[in-house]
Amino acid sequence: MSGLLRTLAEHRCFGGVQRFLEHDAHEIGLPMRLSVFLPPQAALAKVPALIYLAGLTCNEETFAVKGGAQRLAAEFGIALIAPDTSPRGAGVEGEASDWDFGVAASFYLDATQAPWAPHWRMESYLVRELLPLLGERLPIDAERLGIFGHSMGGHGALTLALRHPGSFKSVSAFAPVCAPAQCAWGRKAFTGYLGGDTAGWQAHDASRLMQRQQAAPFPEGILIDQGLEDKFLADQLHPHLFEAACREVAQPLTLRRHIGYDHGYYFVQSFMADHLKHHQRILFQPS
Ligand SMILES: N[C@@H](CCC(=O)N[C@@H](CS)C(=O)NCC(=O)O)C(=O)O
Repeated sequence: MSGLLRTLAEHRCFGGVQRFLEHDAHEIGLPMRLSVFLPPQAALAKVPALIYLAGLTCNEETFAVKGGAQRLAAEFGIALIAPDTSPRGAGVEGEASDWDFGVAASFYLDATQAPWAPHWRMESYLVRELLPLLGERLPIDAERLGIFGHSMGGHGALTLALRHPGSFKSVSAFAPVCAPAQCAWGRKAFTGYLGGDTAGWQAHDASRLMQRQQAAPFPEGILIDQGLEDKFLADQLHPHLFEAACREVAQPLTLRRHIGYDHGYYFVQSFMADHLKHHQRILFQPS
């Protein structure tokens, strides 16, 4: 039963609760883990939530331990949901041999190619299974969701927000992979999961997706932070391409480039408060 969320661990945190959960994910065909922070306000009424997608080599624990988001989320009354970064235990040969492909490197899409297609269905899992589950099983208002993420998870946040209009009211990213069809990480992942026909890749490339919009999809703005000492910036991330695509369709974008910051969680936690404020502003505005 995918609806049953089993509690693996629970910790009091800033007056709320940090939980680690597992459930049998129907779309994945395997158990999936996630972390859930519920602010104190969730004891009284349903609260809005942010979905956080982590990057390569991470899991459902990374954001909860290293992101530093709970204090402000408790103040604002926002829940934080961090799913795992891929299926685990599928038994695909070599699934954990590469750090940038396979386990912990799902790129948050549905694979069409063997041997990945049966289990690597992260997009369907997140959008069609997890989001409804949050509203049904947790004190979360599924009509008020935002999405954000880091690196591969920033790619996930931008592409899922653009591919599923209406599912997320707000979006932001830390050092996202902005044009995966044009970088080595993305080419490797897309070739393996989607096959060699690059035409099919474009629908999972945030810069291409943005270019194809008829009007600004997030008129309240998108926030992206990027460290200038990030060792992946030049070859993998390409924020300038997303910036150009946003300009073409008049999508408001705040892209901040920070001197001295690298790719890791010291950078992410340094700007976490600004991301929570960005989402809070949009999620709490009167409809
Ligand atoms: N293993 C890679 C780095 C992988 C990496 O930087 N992963 C990022 C996301 S793309 C991350 O958040 N890692 C976990 C951490 O920093 O705690 C390397 O040796 O260069």
